[in-house]
Amino acid sequence: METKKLLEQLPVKKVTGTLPAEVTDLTVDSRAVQPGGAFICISGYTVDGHDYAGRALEAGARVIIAERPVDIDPERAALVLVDDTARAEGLLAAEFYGHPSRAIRLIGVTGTNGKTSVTGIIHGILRSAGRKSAASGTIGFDLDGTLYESANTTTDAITTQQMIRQAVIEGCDTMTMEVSSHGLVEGRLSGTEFDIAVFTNLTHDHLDFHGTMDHYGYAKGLLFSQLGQDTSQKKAAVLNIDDPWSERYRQMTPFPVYSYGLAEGAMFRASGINLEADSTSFTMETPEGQFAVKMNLLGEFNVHNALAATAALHASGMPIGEILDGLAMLPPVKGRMEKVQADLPVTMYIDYAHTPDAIEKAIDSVLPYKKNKLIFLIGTGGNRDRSKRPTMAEKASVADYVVLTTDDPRDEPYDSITSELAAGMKHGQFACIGDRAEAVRHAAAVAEEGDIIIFAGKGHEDYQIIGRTKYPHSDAAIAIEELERKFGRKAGVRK
Ligand SMILES: CC(=O)N[C@H]1[C@@H](OP(=O)(O)OP(=O)(O)OC[C@H]2O[C@@H](n3ccc(=O)[nH]c3=O)[C@H](O)[C@@H]2O)O[C@H](CO)[C@@H](O)[C@@H]1O[C@H](C)C(=O)N[C@@H](C)C(=O)N[C@H](CCC(=O)O)C(=O)O
Ligand SMILES: Nc1ncnc2c1ncn2[C@@H]1O[C@H](COP(=O)(O)OP(=O)(O)OP(=O)(O)O)[C@@H](O)[C@H]1O
Repeated sequence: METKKLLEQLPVKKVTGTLPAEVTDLTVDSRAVQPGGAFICISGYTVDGHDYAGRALEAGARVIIAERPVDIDPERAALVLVDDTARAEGLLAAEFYGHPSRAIRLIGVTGTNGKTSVTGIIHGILRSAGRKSAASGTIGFDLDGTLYESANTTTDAITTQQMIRQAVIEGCDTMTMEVSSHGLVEGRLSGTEFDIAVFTNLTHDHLDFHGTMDHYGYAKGLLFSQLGQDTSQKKAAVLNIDDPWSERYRQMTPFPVYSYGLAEGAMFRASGINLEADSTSFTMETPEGQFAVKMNLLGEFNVHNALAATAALHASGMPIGEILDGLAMLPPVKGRMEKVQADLPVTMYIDYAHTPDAIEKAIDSVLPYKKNKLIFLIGTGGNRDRSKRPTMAEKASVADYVVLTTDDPRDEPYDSITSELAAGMKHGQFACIGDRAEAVRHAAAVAEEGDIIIFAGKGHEDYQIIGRTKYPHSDAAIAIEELERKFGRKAGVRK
């Protein structure tokens, strides 16, 4: 692409050396530089990209974009100085890839819990209606049914633009994207134009990064201000009426608000919720009338997620009848209150709860039909927000028996994680077992006929990160093996 046109996106402070007429590629990683490409220096949390400018030059970069002078030969590459390279990355990537977000309906989903679920529900309903759809987030990049791995929930700006462009090329009319607060604050979405912004909820998480709930809430709000002010465009905000932060987000955008929730006045409102072990049913009030809904998604929190997805799809022009037909057929979202399909006398669910609110919601979803003991296993990640640990255990205390363990311990000792969790326990019926495989085995071993076990924290993930290494791990497989041994019969796994 023409270098001059590319750089018109930025307030450039200074250029040293001669700019090439064209740049062939754009990257923030010196190890991925293509000959004739541009390298953007990002100062990260672990290293500073400015220190890699020399390597980028050796690899063939002809333009270096930086916040401060770096030691490169001006005969070999031009140095372009800007104020903020992280912001520049998004703007340059959008231009380089031809502003793909203008060519597709882009739905952004933000909030502490429910992003993956709402994204998956929207994507699943669109696909079941025969529409081409893409989705990105914690589970990866799903390009109309083909899944690609990705490093972050919200990927870096260049990858984001590449994914949206691929979705456009594939002929998708909609892409739904999980938008993390980290992604918003780090500028991974600058240059990305959303049509519909969805908010799920805001509760305690990531305070190691954001410091206070106010900063965290403000970060999520960036998605709504990023809808812009051009009201000639058809855009919308989808807000959870049951969460007080929605009122602030309403004030951040001039676009129409589609509200949803359980409270009176919601445009999409659920009532008469009935939670069962395999399904959930409720009545949905909508602008097109009342509908009886029965879905395979479990728990009251998934009623909220289904309302959010319905409101977003309706805002995009889809008739409600068609949305609800798709919702009725959807399988559970992977690893979100997903029932383990095994013929055993213990009911088991795999869930991704790793925040206090999600733990409370996961437990609430089984209480209406719990007859015997509820065993709840939770872990938490090492080297991440420690302040939430005692509150997580406090919420877990509603269960009859709790197993405290680790998710991805990373470099943190097992004991430090489990003892900080244990500090919040409200009763003595619990065990601390840092090794997750052993903890899962223990939860299964203490279960009796008719009990329910929720294995929380790993969800869809099929690995555990211990130190810097990823080890294969499956809560379901370990638990089934232990229960088969205990009850002396094969599980007859149904899927
Ligand atoms: C703390 C944080 O946000 N880190 C993100 C950040 O990494 P970093 O700052 O450590 O990057 P770095 O390694 O210091 O590198 C700095 C620069 O030098 C460059 N470099 C580095 C080495 C080299 O040889 N050459 C080179 O050019 C790198 O390409 C980079 O441009 O930038 C990377 C690229 O965008 C992200 O992948 C990375 O996310 C890490 C993996 C992470 O764990 N992030 C979490 C906190 C996060 O963002 N989570 C949210 C989800 C939250 C939720 O659950 O809701 C997410 O969106 O994933
Ligand atoms: N609307 C909701 N309200 C509260 N809890 C929820 C909601 N939706 C899901 N959860 C709980 O949070 C867990 C994670 O759900 P999900 O992956 O959809 O959220 P997320 O926002 O994508 O989380 P993460 O960013 O950590 O991936 C679920 O397993 C469930 O326990």
